[in-house]
Amino acid sequence: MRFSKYHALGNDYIVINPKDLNAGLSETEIKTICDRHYGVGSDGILYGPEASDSCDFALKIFNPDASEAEKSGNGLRIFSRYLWDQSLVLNDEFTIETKGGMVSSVVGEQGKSVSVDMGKVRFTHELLGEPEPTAEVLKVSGREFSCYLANVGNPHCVILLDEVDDGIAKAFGSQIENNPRFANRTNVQFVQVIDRSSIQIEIWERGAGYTLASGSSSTAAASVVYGLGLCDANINVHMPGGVINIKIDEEFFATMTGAVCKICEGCFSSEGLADQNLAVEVN
Ligand SMILES: N[C@@H](CCC[C@H](N)C(=O)O)C(=O)O
Repeated sequence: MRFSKYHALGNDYIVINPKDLNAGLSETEIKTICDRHYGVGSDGILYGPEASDSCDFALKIFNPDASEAEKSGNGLRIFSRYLWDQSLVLNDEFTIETKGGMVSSVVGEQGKSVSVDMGKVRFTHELLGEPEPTAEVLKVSGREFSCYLANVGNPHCVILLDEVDDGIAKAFGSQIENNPRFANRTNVQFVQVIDRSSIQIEIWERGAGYTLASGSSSTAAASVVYGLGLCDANINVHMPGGVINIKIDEEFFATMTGAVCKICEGCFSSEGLADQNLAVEVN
């Protein structure tokens, strides 16, 4: 089975084209491929292109725990670059159907930069309601966080703090992701406002854990600080892996632009794709 690996600011994805497979990917295969010791290692799998009735292409997005994500900003930018590398698109705008809605995408700078119109950001986890960010309190391990929910197609919990670092995301990310408040779990962002056009974020991704960057997280965090009047409509989101630019209009439609890099192409062996979780019996 062939694969291509890319990263977008250190958020790495493996692209698998359904035409290179006889059947879909099993849960075990997804977990093994994404595992950094037993597989190639990645923050997720982009399974496409598939046919779409409404868009030019359709894409499925899998997290390393084999759950399916509705949307991924960096995943969509990487998939767009893959389509461009395969000469399936040129430099004009094209559309991609995801479980979390349709996006449109443009590849620029000889593939090195990709912009995606992420659609409308809503300020709940459901797709209806809340025209602006609304604070709610979340209690986790004796600590109270004031958080803002956002939906970019996938769910986000945005927490504003005076300072952020990887420690806070690693300490509280998993507990917030799995908090019973969130029926479908959540992605989590810890956000520090730097000035009116820049924020710093640390990310804990649903189904993936701590990541160096995330496009939908950048979109959610930027939309919340814009909605609260803390930043203007053009925001550079700084993450440990690099910077993504988010532009937001008055109705909270967001456009994301940033770098994409191809790492390698390869072929999985059937031995490597088999269940690696072997129980060894010692008598
Ligand atoms: N890395 C992504 C987000 C991937 C999906 C996420 N883990 C989820 O389950 O919603 C991005 O760049 O947006």
